[in-house]
Amino acid sequence: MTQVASSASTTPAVSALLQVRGVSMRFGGIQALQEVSFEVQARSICGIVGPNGAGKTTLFNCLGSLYRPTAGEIVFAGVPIAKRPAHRIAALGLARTFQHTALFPALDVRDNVRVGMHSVTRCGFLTGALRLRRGWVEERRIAEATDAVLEAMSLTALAGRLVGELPFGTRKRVELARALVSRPRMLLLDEPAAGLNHEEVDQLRDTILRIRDEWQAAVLLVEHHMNLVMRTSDQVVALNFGAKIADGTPAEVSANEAVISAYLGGATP
Ligand SMILES: Nc1ncnc2c1ncn2[C@@H]1O[C@H](COP(=O)(O)OP(=O)(O)OP(=O)(O)O)[C@@H](O)[C@H]1O
Repeated sequence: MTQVASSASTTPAVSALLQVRGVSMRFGGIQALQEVSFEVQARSICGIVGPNGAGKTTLFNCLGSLYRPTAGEIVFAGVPIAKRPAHRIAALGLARTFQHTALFPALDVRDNVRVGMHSVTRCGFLTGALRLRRGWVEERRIAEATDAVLEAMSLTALAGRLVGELPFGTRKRVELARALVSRPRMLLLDEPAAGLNHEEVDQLRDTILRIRDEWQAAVLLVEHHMNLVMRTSDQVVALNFGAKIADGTPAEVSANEAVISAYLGGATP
């Protein structure tokens, strides 16, 4: 199995942003994940790949706190998160998108993006309603953050448009903007290329690279679009039958015999 190179012995050890340690998940008689371990560094892009049924979505849902692993631990920014509710994980700086967009079609683009600030805002309803100074300052902070992310995602001109009227590819961009507006330290993307055309996939690649380089966030993407994963990721983790079979650079993982065999259908559990 190919491993990501470890840092030189003279370099002080810096904990990875995300540490997945021996995570297993069982559904009745099905072992969907078997002791999966890997790490993702801050400001890096990690792709999770594997054939159908490999356990990618199950892993994603464990990271996003939709599932509680039957064994193992997930540590984000030094904090064990496997047993935390989703909103407390978002507050730590771990944001996610959904395979099928979960936007509000009857709200405009700006309001959909503003919703993404709820995990990091400090003012309650009363502060806003009474127009207290703290509420006003907070409102301005939200407006500035929203404007910045709309600009970065080339959505400023569409800010007032109802989301339900927009084409699918643009709605996906709105969803990314909503996940980014709170400036997360890591963004989990569930099949972001699903349903996009060739040109939109290229735009998505640029956006993911900018999320790392300009927004200084790590990205973990579960994706069937192998070309996108291999051209975008710093690190690729491959799963098959719920177990990790490779972990390394895109070049290392695409040359890995277990990975080639899994995609050709020759691997056994
Ligand atoms: N809620 C569930 N209940 C029972 N079995 C499940 C459940 N979710 C996933 N599984 C099983 O766990 C295994 C892993 O499925 P998972 O959806 O995580 O794989 P995947 O790699 O995302 O597949 P795909 O690429 O087809 O989406 C499969 O055998 C699947 O049938």
